[in-house]
Amino acid sequence: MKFKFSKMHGCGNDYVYVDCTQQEMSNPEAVARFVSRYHYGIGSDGLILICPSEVADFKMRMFNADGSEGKMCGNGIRCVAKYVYDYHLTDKNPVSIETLGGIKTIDLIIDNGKVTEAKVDMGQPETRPRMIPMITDHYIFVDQSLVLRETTIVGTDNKTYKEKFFFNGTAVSMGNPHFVVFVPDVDALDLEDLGPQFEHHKLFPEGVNTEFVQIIDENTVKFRVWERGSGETLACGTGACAVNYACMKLKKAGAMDKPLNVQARGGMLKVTYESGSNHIYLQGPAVEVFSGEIEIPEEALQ
Ligand SMILES: N[C@H](CCC[C@H](N)C(=O)O)C(=O)O
Repeated sequence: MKFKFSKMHGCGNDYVYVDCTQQEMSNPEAVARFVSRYHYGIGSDGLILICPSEVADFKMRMFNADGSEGKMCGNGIRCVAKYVYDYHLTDKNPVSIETLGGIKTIDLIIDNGKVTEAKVDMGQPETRPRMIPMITDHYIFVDQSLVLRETTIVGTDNKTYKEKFFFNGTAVSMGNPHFVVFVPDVDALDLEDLGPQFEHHKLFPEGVNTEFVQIIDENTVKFRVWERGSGETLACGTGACAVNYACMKLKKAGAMDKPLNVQARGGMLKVTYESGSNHIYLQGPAVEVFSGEIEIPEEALQ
């Protein structure tokens, strides 16, 4: 299988983008696994297909580096909007894009005929556990403890005690599931160890993306993210929106109708929670790094 692609990123959250408006791609799960590998493929956080849509201008399908399909991608959708405009698949602005997490509208910021930034209406945060999905009796899961491990220890009084290793966090869906945890210092965390314990936690039947957030000041927060299916990435757009929701809900930072600076490892995202509509808006860069053609070996598609 041979196809043309473009390598793009939003704040370092990078995907391989393929125009599927003219022809379908078979086995995108295997293609995602192949292209994502740095040493043997192209190197990316996953694969994004730009497809025709019956209900919007285009449809986005996103696949994580492990081949699993995600429902929404806030950094990816900005790059899709840039792709369809820059490659003249449309001249619409705003452009609408269908995802498994709903139809999103994107305003393009254009400089010298090319899209440099995009602002996405990410819709309303979904907090009903059933819809995230999360298994819990709580009506909403805000600043509640999630136990990662439980061990039994024997005290100096020779009695046994249960010791719980837990983090408090807030669960929310932005079209895909997120868990937001506030910590004093994001750089001190061992994400390779912690991330998978959240991702595969039994309370999240479909896995979860986890954001670890440090408050800088009332308008700025810094975060690291462990993405379901891809591991630590340099940024996550839906994650930045989940962070904004948790910051507002717990009154940690941000204010309605005022952009919150959400600093990811790979760049800055601006997230605004609008009071009138209750929608969250995500603004940030969309960058094309290079384009090319790749042939996927037959054995990689088995
Ligand atoms: N990086 C993406 C989210 C990918 C989510 C994916 N890991 C999943 O939900 O399976 C973003 O910018 O929103």
